[in-house]
Amino acid sequence: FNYWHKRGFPYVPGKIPLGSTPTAGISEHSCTVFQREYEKFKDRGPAFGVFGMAKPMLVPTDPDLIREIFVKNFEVFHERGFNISEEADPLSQHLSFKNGQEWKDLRSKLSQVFSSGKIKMMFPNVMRICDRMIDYLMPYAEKIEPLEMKDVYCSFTTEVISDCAFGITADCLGNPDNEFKKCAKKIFEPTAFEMIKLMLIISFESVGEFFKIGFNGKEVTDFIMKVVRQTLDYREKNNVERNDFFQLLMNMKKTGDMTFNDIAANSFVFFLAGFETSSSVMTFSTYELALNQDIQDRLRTEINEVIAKHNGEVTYESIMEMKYLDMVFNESLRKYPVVDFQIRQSVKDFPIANTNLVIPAKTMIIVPVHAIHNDEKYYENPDKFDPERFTDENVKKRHPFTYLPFSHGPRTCIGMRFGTLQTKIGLIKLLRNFRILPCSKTIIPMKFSPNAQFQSPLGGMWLKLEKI
Ligand code: HEM
Repeated sequence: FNYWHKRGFPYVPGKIPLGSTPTAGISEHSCTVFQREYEKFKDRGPAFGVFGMAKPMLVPTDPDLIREIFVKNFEVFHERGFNISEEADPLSQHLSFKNGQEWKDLRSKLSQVFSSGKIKMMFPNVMRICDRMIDYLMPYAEKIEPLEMKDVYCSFTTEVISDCAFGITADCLGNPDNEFKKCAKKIFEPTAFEMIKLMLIISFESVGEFFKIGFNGKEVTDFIMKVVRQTLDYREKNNVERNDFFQLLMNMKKTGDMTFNDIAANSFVFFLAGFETSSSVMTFSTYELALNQDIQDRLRTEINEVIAKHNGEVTYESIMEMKYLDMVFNESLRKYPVVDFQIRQSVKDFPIANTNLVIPAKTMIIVPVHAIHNDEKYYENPDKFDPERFTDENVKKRHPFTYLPFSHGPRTCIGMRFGTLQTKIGLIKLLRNFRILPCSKTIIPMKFSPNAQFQSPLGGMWLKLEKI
């Protein structure tokens, strides 16, 4: 616990056994803890130290240093620092956990999967599933009955990603026993025991390696492997071709660029990274729209006007024209970035310019995205939901590294376009059909569920819909 003192960085003192953020993930969400510490340290240098259990980690607070990490010195900070063996956890051999040349090769192969042409191909699938969500919601809206909307959005995005990443029609809406939903719950709502296991793997890599502990439990691994095996066999035997991510991965298998395990791990990461993030953006956007009816009215007017210009059809091109929708989407991710911190690891010592400080090799870097997005210095009155922060003029006035919902640089979110599209389709269809209202169970102000991996409202998101 003298580690940061010896290296001249200010730091949050650590204690055995949980280090310097003992409440994170247990009684408070990590974003609350990091925001509190960030506020104490942001004016005391470009970064401060913390201890995750006994592991020293560094939290950069200066946007210029964050730019160095994400972009200018990417070769020093390209790793995430998770080294889980294939034997311990075959599903963790995906893009997000790969390092070095392996990551570079895989990223370049998978980038084709997320080109705008490929995403346009999947547009009809997303629209069809979104229509199912609207049909499901209609009877509730007719009675203006309160509804837990996070679960509805999760079902929508799980159906989309099961369709696009596994080619499977998952019947999730109103069906809590659906296997994909159960699998998702296991991953994103870990028990206290699973939380401690995760912290152990991150803090004591060698212990994880020695005991062959992986991120994913047997149940999740068996389920995903079974789904991938069945889909692959069915499509190969019946020569089925579809417009989805799975097809693109299968095509790479045919040319020898992917193995079965690669397909399983990468379909899994699309599932993992794809449904919870987008459904959370829908959750927080509709919460703010319910509380800010003037913004909701303006957004609905824009949506209806643009769609009228496109002969009443929601098309890919019409969505690209909706400027205010983009501002609302960006402001939702500003106030609630969902992935509230981002991780990097240094591969060698890195001297910080204009200081005597050196980031040692193998340091895990925690970029405190939620704290930066809610810093008064960059966003005046940060608790206010204000899409005007995202006019072209206002964006130009800010340091670009104070807005990081998808990160920046070569390791930015590969699914950004797809995630944005499915979220916007969801919002457009909701606003065309319903007025979104708060109800007696809506949490005001927002409280985050302590043990959720990403930001998630405590007790779910209760809202009312009124048919238009
Ligand atoms: C609005 C929705 C989404 C948000 C807010 C989001 C956010 C992020 C963030 C913050 C990262 C980490 C970037 C970094 O550390 O530099 C990331 C990485 C990633 N995301 Fe997303 N994401 C979203 C949707 C998606 C979707 C739909 C997919 C796939 C279908 C996806 C796949 C990935 C993958 C594979 C990575 C790892 C990239 C790499 O390491 O090269 N994401 N995402």
